[in-house]
Amino acid sequence: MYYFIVNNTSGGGKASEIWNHTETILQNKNIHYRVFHTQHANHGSTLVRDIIHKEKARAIIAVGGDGTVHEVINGLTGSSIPLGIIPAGSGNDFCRGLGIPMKYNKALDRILQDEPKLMDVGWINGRYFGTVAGIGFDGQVALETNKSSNKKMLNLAKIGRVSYIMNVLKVLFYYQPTNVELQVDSKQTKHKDVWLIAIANLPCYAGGMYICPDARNNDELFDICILKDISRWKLLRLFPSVFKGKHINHPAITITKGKKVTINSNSPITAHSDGEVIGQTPFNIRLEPLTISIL
Ligand SMILES: Nc1ncnc2c1ncn2[C@@H]1O[C@H](COP(=O)(O)OP(=O)(O)OP(=O)(O)O)[C@@H](O)[C@H]1O
Repeated sequence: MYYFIVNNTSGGGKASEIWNHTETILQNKNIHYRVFHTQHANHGSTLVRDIIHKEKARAIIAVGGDGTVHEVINGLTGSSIPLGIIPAGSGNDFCRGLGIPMKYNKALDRILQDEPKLMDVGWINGRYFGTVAGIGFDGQVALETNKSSNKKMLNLAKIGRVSYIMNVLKVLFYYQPTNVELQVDSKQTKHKDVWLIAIANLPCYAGGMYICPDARNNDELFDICILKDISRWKLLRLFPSVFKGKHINHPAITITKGKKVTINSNSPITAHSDGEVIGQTPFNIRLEPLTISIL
């Protein structure tokens, strides 16, 4: 039996339509499935834990965006049941980073081929993540984006990325870089005027920003991007290059790799993981190698 977790609110509501089309294909192919619709934030994790506890699932499939996949992963970690994804959000960076087709019928075909592969996941302050944890500037952008009332409207107009970029510009105007103490594995360093630290398991976030273009989901390492010591105006000019991952050669960027990261700052800074806001410094982050089986 395949279990589907559908977040009808993902992609400004388009997930519901995508689910209807997917369900038609499942019925035409005579595939046994059950569906659960999330009723509120974090419900996805609870539903998955219940399924694992009571049922013998062949796979659990998230139908939604990165926030929905994030919740499903947090319910699924520790189990060997494979995860499938039907992209139906506004960002869909899990699918972009894993090479899962963006069209629901092709994504379903891939799930039904039944060829799971193991992937690494990250852990930050008690929560698992699959794409990127962003600390500092982009944690603040996630905070603004999640509370902005224009997101749903722009999603419906199929220009959800605009909402994110508008918030990048807003935060760029007021954000104050901070001093940060960083430990990567056994190496401790201090950094002044840090804008952001991104800890990446997959190369992109925020709807196709390739913050760590060389990150791989099964290399048992995080790629870590540190952006510091740059003026607001230079950062504004650098920003467009992140969509192609071309920012990495800029002198304000340092890229390193590691499995275990701790971050402390002189004033509290916010983080997101998979686009979901998770709190403020200090952060303890570690890689859980080859933990989730992905279809
Ligand atoms: N029934 C519900 N009502 C309101 N919010 C919900 C419900 N079910 C889940 N959520 C929340 O919806 C949020 C957004 O979901 P999701 O990330 O899947 O969509 P998205 O933001 O459109 O896509 P993306 O993250 O890829 O940009 C998640 O934080 C999740 O906790």
